[in-house]
Amino acid sequence: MTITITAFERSPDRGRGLARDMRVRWALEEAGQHYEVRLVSFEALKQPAHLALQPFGQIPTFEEGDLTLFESGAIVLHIAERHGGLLPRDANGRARAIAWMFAALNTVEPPIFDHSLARILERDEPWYEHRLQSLEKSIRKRLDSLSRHLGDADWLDGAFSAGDLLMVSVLLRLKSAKIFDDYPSLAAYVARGEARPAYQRAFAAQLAVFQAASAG
Ligand SMILES: N[C@@H](CCC(=O)N[C@@H](CSCc1ccc([N+](=O)[O-])cc1)C(=O)NCC(=O)O)C(=O)O
Repeated sequence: MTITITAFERSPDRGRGLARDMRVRWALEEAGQHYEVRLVSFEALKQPAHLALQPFGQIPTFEEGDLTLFESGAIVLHIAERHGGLLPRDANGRARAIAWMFAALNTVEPPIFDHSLARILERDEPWYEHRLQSLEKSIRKRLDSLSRHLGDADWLDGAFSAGDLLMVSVLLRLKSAKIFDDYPSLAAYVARGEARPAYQRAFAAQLAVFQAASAG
């Protein structure tokens, strides 16, 4: 059955692989699944046709036969459950890998995303500097815990899983941030994720969309 996802017609991440269709593309590549992409403009995101797929007017969405999904984490979980390669076979290992998926999106991503949003939207607020310091403290707290858990392992819990895919996707936003200089083991962890052939295929596909839009 054809798999179709939605992505930005012209991504504001300028091909840096930060828009959340990247996680879905990566999971599909890890699972060896071909997929089509429907590119959506910012205006179309808010029209009834897209809102019927994604009630918050965002990308990505995922369509496969009579199934429509939104929320990148849920889509990655669906791909991992429907196709091999992203979750351990043993039940306890699977449950732990799914816990790391939630940890990536619920525990680690929020201060990182809020920090990047604050730098874009809140620069002119009188409390901007204080808020950045507070968010940076929250980020460091999470990175301290994560690097302590990871230690010198390659992945969070045995073999690479959907938990690592989402955690690396979340940490990628810090790649250019100075804070990451203090966490060399996490920088190496992210680099291992980026070195995966499936990641590289997904990244190249998303970048090609931005390059075509920029050339057009
Ligand atoms: N919880 C949802 C969140 C989806 C989401 O945030 N989608 C964003 C794009 S990915 C988030 C994102 C946006 C921009 C960059 N960037 O680097 O410029 C990176 C990531 C979107 O559609 N925004 C349009 C809107 O809300 O109107 C999910 O995980 O699927």
